Amino acid sequence: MAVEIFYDDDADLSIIQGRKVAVIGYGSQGHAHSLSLRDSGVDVRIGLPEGSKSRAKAEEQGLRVLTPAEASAEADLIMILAPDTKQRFIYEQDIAPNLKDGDAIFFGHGFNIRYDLIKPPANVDVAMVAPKGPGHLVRRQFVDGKGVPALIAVEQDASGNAQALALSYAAAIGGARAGVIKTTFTEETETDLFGEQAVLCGGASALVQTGFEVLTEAGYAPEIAYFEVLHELKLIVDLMYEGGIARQRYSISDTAEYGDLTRGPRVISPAVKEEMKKILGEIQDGTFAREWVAEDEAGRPNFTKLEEQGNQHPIEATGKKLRDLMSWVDRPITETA
Ligand SMILES: NC(=O)C1=CN([C@@H]2O[C@H](COP(=O)(O)OP(=O)(O)OC[C@H]3O[C@@H](n4cnc5c(N)ncnc54)[C@H](OP(=O)(O)O)[C@@H]3O)[C@@H](O)[C@H]2O)C=CC1
Ligand SMILES: CC[C@](O)(C(C)=O)C(=O)O
Ligand SMILES: [Mg+2]
Ligand SMILES: [Mg+2]
Repeated sequence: MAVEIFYDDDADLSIIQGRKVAVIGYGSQGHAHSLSLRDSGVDVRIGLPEGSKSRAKAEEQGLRVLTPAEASAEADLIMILAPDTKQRFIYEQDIAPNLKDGDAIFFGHGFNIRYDLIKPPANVDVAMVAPKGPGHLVRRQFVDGKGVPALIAVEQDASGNAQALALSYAAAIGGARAGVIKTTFTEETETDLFGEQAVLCGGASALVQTGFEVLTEAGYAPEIAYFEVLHELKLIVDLMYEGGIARQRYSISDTAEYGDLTRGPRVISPAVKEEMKKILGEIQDGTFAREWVAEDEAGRPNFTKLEEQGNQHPIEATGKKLRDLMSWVDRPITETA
């Protein structure tokens, strides 16, 4: 089925400019949405618990910070940008008691609606604006006059105007400069989880670490291995981003292209594709969501152990040393762009 893609000309910015928006959370996505909404002329306040370490960052940017309950009570559109595993508690304690007829609840990812962790009442709009990129780059691209593509979805259209509202919000954070695609909560959640697990984060990180291990275990210098499998990956992916895999293949040598064509399918073998299908199945049938919610409830023992193991991987020390010598590479992530 053909998708619908919207651009700035299709969006009416005045719709979101006429709303009182509360952004709950001020992390990667929260800071990007809040600052760009404000820069687009939207009345925005931030909801964070007393004692949250994000409070100072938001206040430094001149944003008004209230508790999540106060922000929800004041606003008529509440965008929930707290961690997925915490959202149901924030919803129950702070948002639900403050919902009024005609309010809108927005999400940056469909996890809690798709897996029935949050069940909003019938008298509010329920919609999603999900940028297809990390929050710090969502903000950086907005500041640079560009935008990160975004998905919008409407789960519940109490007002009859929820799609136009979501599109207006997406335009205010720069999404409609690049393209806004209409989807469903289910499609966004399942594709987003699959992408981050199998390709963008899980797949890419494991590919890089394994390539580094194979080279260094064979006696090659870690610095050469780092440049080969991590640093240069960005340059290769930049070509894909600009012109697809065909552009990348045009720019590399024919020796590289022959290796790409004949060896790539041996690395990403049919067994890897089968494993990807299994991962997708666990997302679709809710296995992954149940596992992640239980892991969080248990205090994240496995998450913490694996994160630490990743931080200790030898590629990290090698990379730090080399990036420190390239001033333009380790661009600090700031709270503004
Ligand atoms: N990271 C990304 O780029 C993307 C994220 N998303 C989605 O956006 C949402 C937010 O993710 P992300 O930006 O990564 O989150 P982060 O972990 O970066 O930030 C979470 C924010 O929520 C705050 N927070 C924690 N607990 C509460 C609470 N009880 N009440 C209010 N605020 C709270 C945190 O404050 P404190 O400093 O106190 O911990 C922090 O400011 C998720 O749904 C995610 O799936 C979607 C697309 C991309
Ligand atoms: C790729 C990871 C992501 O889905 C994102 C930045 O889009 C996330 O959840 O952070
Ligand atoms: Mg994503
Ligand atoms: Mg995600």
